[in-house]
Amino acid sequence: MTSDAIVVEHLRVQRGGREVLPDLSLRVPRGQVVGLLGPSGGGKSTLMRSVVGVQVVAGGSVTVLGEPAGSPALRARVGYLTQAASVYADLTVRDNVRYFARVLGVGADAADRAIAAVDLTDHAGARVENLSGGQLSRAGLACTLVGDPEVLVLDEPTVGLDPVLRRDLWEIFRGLAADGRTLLVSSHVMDEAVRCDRLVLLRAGRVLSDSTLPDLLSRTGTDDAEAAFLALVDEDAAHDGGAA
Ligand SMILES: Nc1ncnc2c1ncn2[C@@H]1O[C@H](COP(=O)(O)OP(=O)(O)OP(=O)(O)O)[C@@H](O)[C@H]1O
Repeated sequence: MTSDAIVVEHLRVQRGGREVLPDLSLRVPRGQVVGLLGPSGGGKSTLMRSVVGVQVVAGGSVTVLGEPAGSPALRARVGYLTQAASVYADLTVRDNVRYFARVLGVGADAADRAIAAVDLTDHAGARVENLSGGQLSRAGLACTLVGDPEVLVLDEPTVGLDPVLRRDLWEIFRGLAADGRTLLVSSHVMDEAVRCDRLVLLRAGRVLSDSTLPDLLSRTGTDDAEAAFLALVDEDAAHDGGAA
């Protein structure tokens, strides 16, 4: 069995008549937290959609836990948190998570475990519309966790949250990885790079870098992920200029 949870080979995706992922290859090792970083429009969401099998692809392959992305066998094994709110505002946290539990054919006890995993047990009876931003994020995450997935694909889960709430969520992510899960987490907050085992920097549909943060910093001679990213963008532009 491969040690990679996700294997993307020569993926090509077109959206709106444009090639947004021209030829993308990537491996996500099992049990790691891999950060997908880069500017808006770089293709992070498109790549994640391809990994969970909801994106029409023009070529290449995406394999998750040894199965083609989106295959029925992966339904409960892969959890996906989208940028759009995935919870019903007029239901309680518990009813939302139990709804997802029913969809996946797991019991109410699985819903309670997922709520506990995100530390929302005390708010399980609260209607979602009355939650704070951080609680709302955790409620969405609980829905994603209810099938006890081995792979979690989280699209900008910390967007709009203050630094304390972001840190709390990252502690949950690290705990999920410590339990053996694989997490692919997108963000455009570069300082979240320090929380990840590996970083994939994506720009204009291309992988500019795929390494650990220390390797990235030493390769670029920089002190933080943001400076490293800017150095890579400059290097890339110089390379394009040279090739022209
Ligand atoms: N529904 C769509 N129809 C057509 N083009 C789209 C659609 N969604 C995204 N795109 C285009 O695909 C490219 C990649 O977008 P994508 O959402 O994957 O980037 P992203 O890195 O996730 O950005 P963000 O950080 O803003 O979410 C962009 O050029 C975008 O304009």
